Amino acid sequence: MLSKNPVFRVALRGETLLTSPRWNKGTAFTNKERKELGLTGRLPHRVNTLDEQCQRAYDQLQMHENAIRKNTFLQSMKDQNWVLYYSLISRHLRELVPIIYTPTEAEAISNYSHLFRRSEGLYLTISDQGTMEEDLLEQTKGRNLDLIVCSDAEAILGIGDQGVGGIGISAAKSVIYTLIGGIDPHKSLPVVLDVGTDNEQLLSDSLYVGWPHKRVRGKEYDEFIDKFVGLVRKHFPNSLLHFEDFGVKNAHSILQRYRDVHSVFNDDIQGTGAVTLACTMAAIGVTKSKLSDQRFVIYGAGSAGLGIAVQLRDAMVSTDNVSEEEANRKFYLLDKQGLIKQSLPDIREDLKPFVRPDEEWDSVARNSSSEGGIGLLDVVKHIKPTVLIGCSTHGGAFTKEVVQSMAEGCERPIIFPLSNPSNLVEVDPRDANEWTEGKALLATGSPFPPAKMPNGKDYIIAECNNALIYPGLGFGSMISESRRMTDTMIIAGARRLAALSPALKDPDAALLPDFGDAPEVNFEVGVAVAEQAIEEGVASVKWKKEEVRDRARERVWKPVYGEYVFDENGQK
Ligand SMILES: NC(=O)C1=CN([C@@H]2O[C@H](COP(=O)(O)OP(=O)(O)OC[C@H]3O[C@@H](n4cnc5c(N)ncnc54)[C@H](O)[C@@H]3O)[C@@H](O)[C@H]2O)C=CC1
Ligand SMILES: CC(=O)C(=O)O
Ligand SMILES: [Mg+2]
Repeated sequence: MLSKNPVFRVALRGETLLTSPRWNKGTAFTNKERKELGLTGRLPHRVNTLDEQCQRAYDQLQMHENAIRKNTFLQSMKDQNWVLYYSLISRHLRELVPIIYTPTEAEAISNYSHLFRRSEGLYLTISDQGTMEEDLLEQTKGRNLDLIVCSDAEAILGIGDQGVGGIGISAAKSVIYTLIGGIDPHKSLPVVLDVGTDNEQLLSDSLYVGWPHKRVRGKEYDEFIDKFVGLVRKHFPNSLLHFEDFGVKNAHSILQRYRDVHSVFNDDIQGTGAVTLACTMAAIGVTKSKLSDQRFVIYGAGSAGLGIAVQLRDAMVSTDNVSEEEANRKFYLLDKQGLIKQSLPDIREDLKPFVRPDEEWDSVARNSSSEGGIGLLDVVKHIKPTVLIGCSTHGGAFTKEVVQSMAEGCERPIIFPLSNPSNLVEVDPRDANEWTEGKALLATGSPFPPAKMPNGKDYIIAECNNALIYPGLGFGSMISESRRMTDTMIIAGARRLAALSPALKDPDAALLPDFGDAPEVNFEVGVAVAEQAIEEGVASVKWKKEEVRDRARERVWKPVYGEYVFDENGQK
């Protein structure tokens, strides 16, 4: 009879097998494998199923009373046994993703040097760059990588510069690719680009494990990045290179520099833009309006704010038949100095399309209550936005007055406070719901409990986090072996996600699918992206569009144990 599990020829035995997280099965090694692979005396008698192991691991997890301890426990499980780790989290996705990703991972990263137990991924330090190529090859040892996730850790989630701790975000994002996008973890690599840190607390911490030096900037930084990208292109020409949590200036310029020469993706710009576009499309489905009918206020004009504005603008141009200039005028961006208008000094180049003319604000400036620039409340009162998006890291910025002023100006205000982790959210969605008597259409970046509608029903707060889309964008690009990640591929993914919104069927339902359904949703996103890549000719595979779904299904990595046969020329 044929075995339903895959058969692997492995070149490891005994202790080396048990200490390889990729191959280790712990008590699930069968008696036959134990004999053949030198494990009989190394394991207790009883053979467990994966279900039993998951049950035991889940019980052990529950013994840890707080989220950060659970995070550490899961991290150590990842170091021991990948199948068990991914299988456990897949079975409890909604409960455990917040433990390994936002919000808990932010705490783990900010304490990285103190919680440090074991290295993972690749640490590339600017001061040791002479060995960069050897280090990359040593760490990847003949593996053919599909995915590289890197961060220089200048703007981790909303908690700023975290130096070498940034490996934690690269690793967490890679894990999400596997859990939700079905990417084989053996084919992905998390990387931290340690160029120093401007975080004084880290610099003065004697236990800090990164390079204790001020952040290197300018030409030296650019050359370091260039060298890294060059090596990725040389050794992994077909990989997707994912950039995460870079400071806004570098994020934008790196994306522009490499997007035409390699398949690169900036998650904070493009992933956040895509998920927010999908969420906005779902919300305007409820309000039965068009993108071009909206007035958008975006509070926080960093990587996420810029990415959201560009994505919404581009989608508006392509669907509503408006010019780019006309579409730009629908946006009001604010940053620390208030509304971004002409007379502000040092406006970043990438924000220029969205700068408001001064004269539009002269009367407001004269009567403004806020000092200096034009503040959020003034903007809301003056332009009566229909959509208010927060990506500022300024917790509580959407005050009751702001939210209620917005609700006075439109029937169903669309409010997305997207800053992570949860304590930095611009408004607790339950407050926004209460202050608008259940009228606001809401989504947040980190998970929140449901709000109560005036009729007593729960209103589920959609999680508008790029993790709901980037795994599918990446999967689609990888399976189609795309040479580039194009804007149209990203928009195709966002449209597919929007089409799966529960709010399309029930206006009181969540704007985006539940995170528990993220794997199925991202599979659909991946199919849409690959189809688009084939249609526009950037895919290297020679499939017909109709084949994509079946081919994609074959490529999904699943956490199940295979059957092992020893072969000294086998896999390691
Ligand atoms: N939900 C999601 O999927 C995502 C959420 N985010 C969150 O958005 C926030 C920003 O992330 P990035 O754009 O990557 O960071 P960033 O550092 O590039 O941008 C933050 C921007 O907010 C501005 N800002 C800071 N304080 C402000 C204030 N008081 N008022 C107005 N603007 C202020 C900063 O000057 C900066 O331009 C973070 O909390 C991050 O976790 C980011 C990416 C995805
Ligand atoms: C979700 C994400 O990428 C961020 O908060 O930076
Ligand atoms: Mg990010």
